[in-house]
Amino acid sequence: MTDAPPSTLLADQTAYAEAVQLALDAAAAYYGDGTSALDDDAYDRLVRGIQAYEAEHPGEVLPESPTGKVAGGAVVGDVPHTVPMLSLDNVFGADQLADWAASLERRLGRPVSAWSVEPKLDGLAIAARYRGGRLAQLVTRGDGTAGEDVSHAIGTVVGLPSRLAEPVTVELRGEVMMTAEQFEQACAKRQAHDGTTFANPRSAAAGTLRAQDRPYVCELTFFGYGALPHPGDDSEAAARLRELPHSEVMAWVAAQGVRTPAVTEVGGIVATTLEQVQERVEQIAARRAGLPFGIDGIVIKCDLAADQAQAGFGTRAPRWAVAYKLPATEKITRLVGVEWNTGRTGVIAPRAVLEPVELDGSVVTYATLHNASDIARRGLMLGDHVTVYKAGDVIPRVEAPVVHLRTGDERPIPIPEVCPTCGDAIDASQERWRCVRGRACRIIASIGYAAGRDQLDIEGLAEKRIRQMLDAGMIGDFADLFFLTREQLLSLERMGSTSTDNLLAAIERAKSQPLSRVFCALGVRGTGRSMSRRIARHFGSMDAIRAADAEAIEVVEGIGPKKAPSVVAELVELAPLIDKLVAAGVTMTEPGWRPPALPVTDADSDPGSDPGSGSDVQEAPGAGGTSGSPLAGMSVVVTGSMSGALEALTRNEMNELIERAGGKASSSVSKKTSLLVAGENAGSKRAKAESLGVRIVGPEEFAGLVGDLL
Ligand SMILES: NC(=O)c1ccc[n+]([C@@H]2O[C@H](COP(=O)([O-])OP(=O)(O)OC[C@H]3O[C@@H](n4cnc5c(N)ncnc54)[C@H](O)[C@@H]3O)[C@@H](O)[C@H]2O)c1
Ligand SMILES: [Zn+2]
Repeated sequence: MTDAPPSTLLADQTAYAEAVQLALDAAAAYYGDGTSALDDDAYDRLVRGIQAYEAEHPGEVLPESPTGKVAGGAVVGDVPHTVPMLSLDNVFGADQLADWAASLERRLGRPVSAWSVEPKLDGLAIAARYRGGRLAQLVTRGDGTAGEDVSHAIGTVVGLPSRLAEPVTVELRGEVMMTAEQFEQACAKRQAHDGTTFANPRSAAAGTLRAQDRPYVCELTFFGYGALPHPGDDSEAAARLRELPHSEVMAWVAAQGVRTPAVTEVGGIVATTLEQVQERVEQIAARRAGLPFGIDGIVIKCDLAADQAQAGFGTRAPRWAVAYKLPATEKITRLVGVEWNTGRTGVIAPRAVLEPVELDGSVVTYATLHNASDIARRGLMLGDHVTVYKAGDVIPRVEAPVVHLRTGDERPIPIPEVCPTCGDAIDASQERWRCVRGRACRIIASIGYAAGRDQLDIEGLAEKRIRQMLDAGMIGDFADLFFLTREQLLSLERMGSTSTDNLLAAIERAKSQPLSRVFCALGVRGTGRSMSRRIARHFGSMDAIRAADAEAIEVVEGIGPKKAPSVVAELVELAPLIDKLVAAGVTMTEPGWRPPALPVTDADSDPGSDPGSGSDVQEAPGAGGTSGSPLAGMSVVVTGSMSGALEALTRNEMNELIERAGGKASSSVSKKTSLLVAGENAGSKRAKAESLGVRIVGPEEFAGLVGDLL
């Protein structure tokens, strides 16, 4: 995890004043009805810019500036808080967490022996006041000193029972939010009501909590994270709550029938060392994408009441707790187009084309939209600002339009009337649309894929041609291409003798493509270009691949026990096709391959894997020497546009080159990266490589390195 993220640069006093106003407006909308024009990342960048400006120009600080306040710009209510409801300070990585803990321990004069580690729920803070065990009042955080009464929401919040197990008087604090399911329901209700939806679960929760005159009711969920007796309460129960460690307070809250994160897979734990804290942080971060609700970090607190009491509070946040922020998983960007594609089973699905936006470490240009009814359900329009979600390996998806940002220029999304792949009819009887040809539809696409530049590279085989051949019954799969006769081709409409001869020559050339490309052409699920190269290099021949069982295939890096059985099963299904390719004389071996003589140790491979299995990259040791493998043992990443001798190479061809040179091609920069080839317009990968001290070369220098192999 990284250092504090970037901030908006404010050049002068005017820019500063404008930024303050923009932040105030955004926060008022954010804490109010949830209709901020900024996503959290943009807002945070703005506030950091304001902070930086103020640090340099202390004389110009505006009194209304949001910095140093609990929720600058939020609606302040008229219900005073018994104890201020503060915000949390942030850390952005293990080092900053260690610094924070060290300074806290210095303040306490002793080590902290117990840390509580909880998810940071991404909703709105709320105080739920119980009197004699009955839920009496709900109050928002407001500016931390006073909040708004939102008791009208009582009865709509799951997890906040109207009665506790014990007849106690206590204020429970926690987060009100919408689960994914509640968000779906809320969107459906609003859609039915006015044809629009909420932008995301958080803003839906904010708007819902304060809404009083909506004709429809949406459900919310509460997750508790604290319990306070009234300051004046000197009962035994109150005294006990003040003395219990935080973790035990939370157990008590749960025992009262109130929902806490304990019922989720990211429930609070107590850690005794910072290593354990960090371990839990990573666990929670890894589980984030699969959670049915949003989190934006992890909260780390002193567990012991004595530590908390001694550390006390600053004006904006407690000193005994900190938020370990996770990268934003949602951004606002624009929907510029929608593409429709037919999948291998004939399912027709739309895909959103977005104005590129950086999200959770990568630039997102496309996002899934699931199906046509999803578009209708969300009321999406072309040109809309949309919220886009992505976390971890999850495929980015469009969540919803941001309706309050509409300008009136948005247009309806064109919905296809025929299959976008084959032009035949669409079966729209179910939510998931299908081409009436079903799997057969994809034959065109899969033959096109097999003939593609990175696979068999058969030039001159346009989709229209494939369709003609299929319709004429000349081919049923791509292996049949190798048996086409000149007469057959000439019989096709608009097929002259020159193009026929060119096509036949291209097909003939395809027979000598290496195994890696032939295997890739098969289109086995989960085996794209680089995986196909790894498989080909591991086994060396199609016979060896076909003879392998799941156990033998799973050792290929990146396949693993989950994917292996389906690869084996698909290869069995493909047997007739492969036999035909063999009969046609297509190459079934990987040039230069030699059987693994010695198990090669590779820093990137799983140390636990069977040493006899030779799962590693074959580096052709011995003969051939280093001149044949100038990149032996190196993990290489390519970014930016290539130039000079490399200009014409696709990214796939660059990766092939790297691997021919004995290296391992990778798509992301990490500590394990040995070399970054950075061309023009290299962006974040270059920056990351610089910060990690990874060696960086330009395209020319790289071409020199691999010289003979080009
Ligand atoms: N998009 C916008 O326009 C906009 C405007 C204002 C603020 N914001 C966002 O809000 C953030 C600042 O907001 P903030 O001060 O409200 O809160 P915060 O997100 O910085 O953290 C404090 C809050 O975390 C919550 N929390 C969740 N789990 C908790 C737990 N286990 N223990 C204790 N507290 C827990 C509490 O509600 C607490 O008030 C900014 O980082 C920004 O991203 C966005
Ligand atoms: Zn079709």
